[in-house]
Amino acid sequence: MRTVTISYPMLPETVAQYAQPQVVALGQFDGLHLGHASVITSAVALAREAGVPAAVMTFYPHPKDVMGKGDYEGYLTPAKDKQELLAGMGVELLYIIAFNEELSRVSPADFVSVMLLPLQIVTAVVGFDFRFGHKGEGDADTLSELGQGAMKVETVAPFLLDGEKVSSSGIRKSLLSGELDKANAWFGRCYHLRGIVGHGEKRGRTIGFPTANLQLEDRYVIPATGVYAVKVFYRDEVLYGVMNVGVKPTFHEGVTKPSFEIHLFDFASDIYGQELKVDLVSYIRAERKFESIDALIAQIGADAETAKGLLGYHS
Ligand SMILES: Cc1cc2nc3c(=O)[nH]c(=O)nc-3n(C[C@H](O)[C@H](O)[C@H](O)COP(=O)(O)O)c2cc1C
Ligand SMILES: Nc1ncnc2c1ncn2[C@@H]1O[C@H](COP(=O)(O)OP(=O)(O)OP(=O)(O)O)[C@@H](O)[C@H]1O
Repeated sequence: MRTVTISYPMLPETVAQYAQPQVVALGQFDGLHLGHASVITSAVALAREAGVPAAVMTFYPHPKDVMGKGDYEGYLTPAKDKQELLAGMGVELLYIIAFNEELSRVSPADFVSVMLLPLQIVTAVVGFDFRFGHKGEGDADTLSELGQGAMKVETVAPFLLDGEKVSSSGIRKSLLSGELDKANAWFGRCYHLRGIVGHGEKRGRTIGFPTANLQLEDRYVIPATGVYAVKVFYRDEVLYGVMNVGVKPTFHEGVTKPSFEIHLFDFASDIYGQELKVDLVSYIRAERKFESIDALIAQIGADAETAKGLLGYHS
């Protein structure tokens, strides 16, 4: 898959390079959950039928990141994750439109005439509640009218689970409240974080549970603090473990920035500086302050056993 970053207005060179009959799915797509997947797989299927490339057009940074007041809580799928997941869905081209204040003021008509029609999009695929242009004034009907017959518009019906519309905002809420099972069901996979193993306080090894301290690579949505059963991808190995997302109240007061500490089962290699992709499989419990280090150690031992059971892991 090829990734192309485009600013508004699109340059003639970009048009010259990328204009070709193509099917494009449009949207923010943060999270690439089952709702997004239904839009994107429709686009890929239409593209295959027409014998043209399948593309996705999205925006970065997230409009809420640009338009909010600096309180944006992060991404479910930062750029690297989005690229990997879209490539896996059969998407051939990813257009990332640079989102800024200027773009937020572009009208639906200008967006279509400057950013879409020059690319020769034969079909634009959007979800039933897609909005675009200044203040979200445009919807699928507007897109179709502005396409002037040159660009067809396909609208995908809502993807529901248990009667609820699967959405990025719903997933964010679930992750923040510890409802990982619901978030994972809506993703259709496990939520994951990517990071580099850095140095922690080096206390873990002294209490019998050495931990890899994950320094997140990107501005991820931080899930609820607490203990998680995790599946870890390290180079071409799959490892299993238990992760604490937390501020370690047993040892510290007033810390607000959580750390991500993973105790990997039956693993003793030096992995400082290495990249890990960590799948959050199950939420086990909330973090708490222990009265003694022995009580914490006993609890971590119990957490590890719980995680092994949940992951189906045997030494
Ligand atoms: C599975 C697991 C559960 C943990 N639960 C808690 C907890 O509930 N409360 C707490 O204060 N610290 C908890 N910790 C954090 C430990 O305090 C921490 O791993 C230890 O202090 C080592 O930190 P270091 O690697 O930064 O040296 C947990 C750690 C792990 C691996
Ligand atoms: N559950 C769904 N079913 C069908 N289409 C969807 C669904 N969720 C999103 N889409 C479509 O996918 C595209 C991207 O949408 P967007 O990223 O805004 O989705 P969202 O998950 O609803 O986000 P948010 O919760 O932040 O509003 C849009 O075209 C949208 O209509």
